[in-house]
Amino acid sequence: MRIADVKEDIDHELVSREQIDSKIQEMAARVSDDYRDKNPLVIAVLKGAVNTLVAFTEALSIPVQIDFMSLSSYGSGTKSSGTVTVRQDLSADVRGRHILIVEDIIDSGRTLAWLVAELKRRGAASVEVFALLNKPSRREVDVDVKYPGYEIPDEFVVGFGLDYDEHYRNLESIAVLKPSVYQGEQA
Ligand SMILES: O=P(O)(O)OC[C@H]1O[C@H](OP(=O)(O)OP(=O)(O)O)[C@H](O)[C@@H]1O
Ligand code: HPA
Ligand SMILES: [Mg+2]
Repeated sequence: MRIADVKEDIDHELVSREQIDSKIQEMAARVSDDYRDKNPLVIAVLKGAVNTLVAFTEALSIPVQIDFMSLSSYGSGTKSSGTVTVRQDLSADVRGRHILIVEDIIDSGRTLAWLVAELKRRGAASVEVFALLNKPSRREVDVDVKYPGYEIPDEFVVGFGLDYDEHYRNLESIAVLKPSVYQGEQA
C-alpha cells in the first residue's frame, strides 16, 4: 500500500522506501562482518519488526537463525502503557547464543530494556540491537543500540510494520499520521 492509498490519514512521508532499503543494506553489511562465524540468533520483536526483519535478513551475507517474540505495550493508543506484555514467546533456547534483536522503533525504550534484560537473564552470551527508527526525545529508559537506523522527531509514525491500532502496517514507507486520526483517544 502506498501513501496515496490512505492520503486522507497521512500528514507527510518521513522515511522513503529508498531510505529504508539503503539503511537496512548498510546495517546488514556491518552485522555480516561483525557476526561471521558466530552463528547468531536474530530475534524480531513482533508485530512491528516483521517488515524490517525480512528485508534485513535477506540483505545479510552470512547464515543466521531467526526467532520471534511478540511483545506489546501500545495496544490501541499512541502512548506506551508502561507495561510490556508477552503475547508469544521464543521457541529457541538462547543460552550461550549471540543474539541480535531487530526492532522497528525505539520510543520510550521500555520494550527493548525489558527484552535485553530478559535475554541476559535467560543466559544469552551477548545481546545487541538493530533498530530501524529511534525517537531519542521520548526516551524514558536508557538502552544501548549498536546498529542504529534513522533518528526521527517526536511524532507518531506508521508504515513498514508500524501501526496505529493495528492499521497501516502494510504501508510501504514510513509516514506521520494526522493527529486527527487519533485525537480523542484515552490518555
Ligand atoms: O520504546 P517503546 O516505547 O517500548 O516502543 C517501541 C515498541 O512499541 C511498538 O510495539 P507495540 O507495543 O505497538 O506492539 P506491535 O509491534 O505489535 O505494534 C514497537 O513495535 C516497538 O516494539
Ligand atoms: O511512533 C510510533 N508508531 C507506531 N508504533 C510505535 N511504538 C512506539 N512508537 C511508535
Ligand atoms: Mg504497535
